Amino acid sequence: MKDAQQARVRWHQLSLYIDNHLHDRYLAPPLTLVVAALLTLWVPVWQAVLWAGLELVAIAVYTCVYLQFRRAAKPLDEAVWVRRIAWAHGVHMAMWSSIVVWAYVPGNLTSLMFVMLVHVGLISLTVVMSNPHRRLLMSDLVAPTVALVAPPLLDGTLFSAGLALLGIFYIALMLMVGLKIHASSTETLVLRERNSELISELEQQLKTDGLTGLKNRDHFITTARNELERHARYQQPVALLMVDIDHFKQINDTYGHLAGDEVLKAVSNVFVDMVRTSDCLARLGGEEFAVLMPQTGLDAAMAAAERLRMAVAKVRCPLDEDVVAPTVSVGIAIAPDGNETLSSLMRRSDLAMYDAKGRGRNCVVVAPDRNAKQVA
Ligand SMILES: Nc1nc2c(ncn2[C@@H]2O[C@H](COP(=O)(O)OP(=O)(O)OP(=O)(O)O)[C@@H](O)[C@H]2O)c(=O)[nH]1
Repeated sequence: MKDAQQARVRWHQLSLYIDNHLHDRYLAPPLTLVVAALLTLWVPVWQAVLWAGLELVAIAVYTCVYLQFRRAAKPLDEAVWVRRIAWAHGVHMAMWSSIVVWAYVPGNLTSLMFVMLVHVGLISLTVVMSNPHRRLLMSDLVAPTVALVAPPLLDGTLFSAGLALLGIFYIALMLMVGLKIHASSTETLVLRERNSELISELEQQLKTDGLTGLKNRDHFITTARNELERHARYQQPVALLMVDIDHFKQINDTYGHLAGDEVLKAVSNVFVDMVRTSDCLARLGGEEFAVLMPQTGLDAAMAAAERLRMAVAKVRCPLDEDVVAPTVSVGIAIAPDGNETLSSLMRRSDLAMYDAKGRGRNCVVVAPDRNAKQVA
């Protein structure tokens, strides 16, 4: 498993632990009051009140820690949070385990049963609620385990030794159950992580041209439409460059399709280097590329197209025994206020590109502006 994925899974486990235990804030206070009332059977009222008071403070403290964790959205400092949570919840577990000290009267069966019942319940709740995070499950179990096993051992009778043994079996069983649930929840979380990674990979692939790694036609159309709408709203100019490799069929026919692919990749790399990241560069198909340049007027578009053309002209592709020097023809169309449909802008820049082919290739031609074309 990759480190980042592992970290995300551990953070999810911590979040699940917190989600489970946040229910404590509703369950634990009334339970504390009931147990404190029962404690008065063995201790003076002030001691029961003191125990309840301390426990209510412990509940308030760990609830605050949990709520703070909820606000810490990033899986940074995971170890710090595990420590913090272990301390905050550990105090609460220690308080419940201290019931032994308050309520256990050696030789008194009712008191023994009370102490054991409290801790059997505590251990099963811990296993159910703490298992999403294995380290916290382990640390949560320590205090109640000692408290479940210690009182019968303190008695020193055979009956109590049997009870202690039963307690140890019970804890071992619960621990196994807890670890099994932990393992299956970890598997689920790993699968969930892998799923979301695959979905984002798939989304990326859907936008990308497999051969060149540039954006594909579909992505270009969607992005370019949005850009045009945005520029029409702010009345800003947009330029579209249509770029086509010259005599590409000849390269394919002479050196083969795979060699042609190498030329396509080499030319694409030049585009990637030359085009600004704010521009939308895509391979529309075959040997045709498009660059949509936001907030770009005619002069800047012509300069960019010329730079692109010259950079491609410098490319040398060693194929078989030969060296191929590809060139491109570029057509430019400008929507001065962004107010033009994408299909009209593409058609105009396409015509300009074909015009460049007609003028001998390896050159840049600007499409007449839309109004001039309508008049003609
Ligand atoms: N190697 C390779 N060739 C492709 C790919 N897609 C399209 N082609 C080829 O690109 C060639 C395009 O040829 P044409 O449209 O005649 O254009 P051209 O030879 O570049 O001629 P001009 O555009 O007029 O300069 C065809 O032979 C297609 O088979 C591809 O992904 N890889």
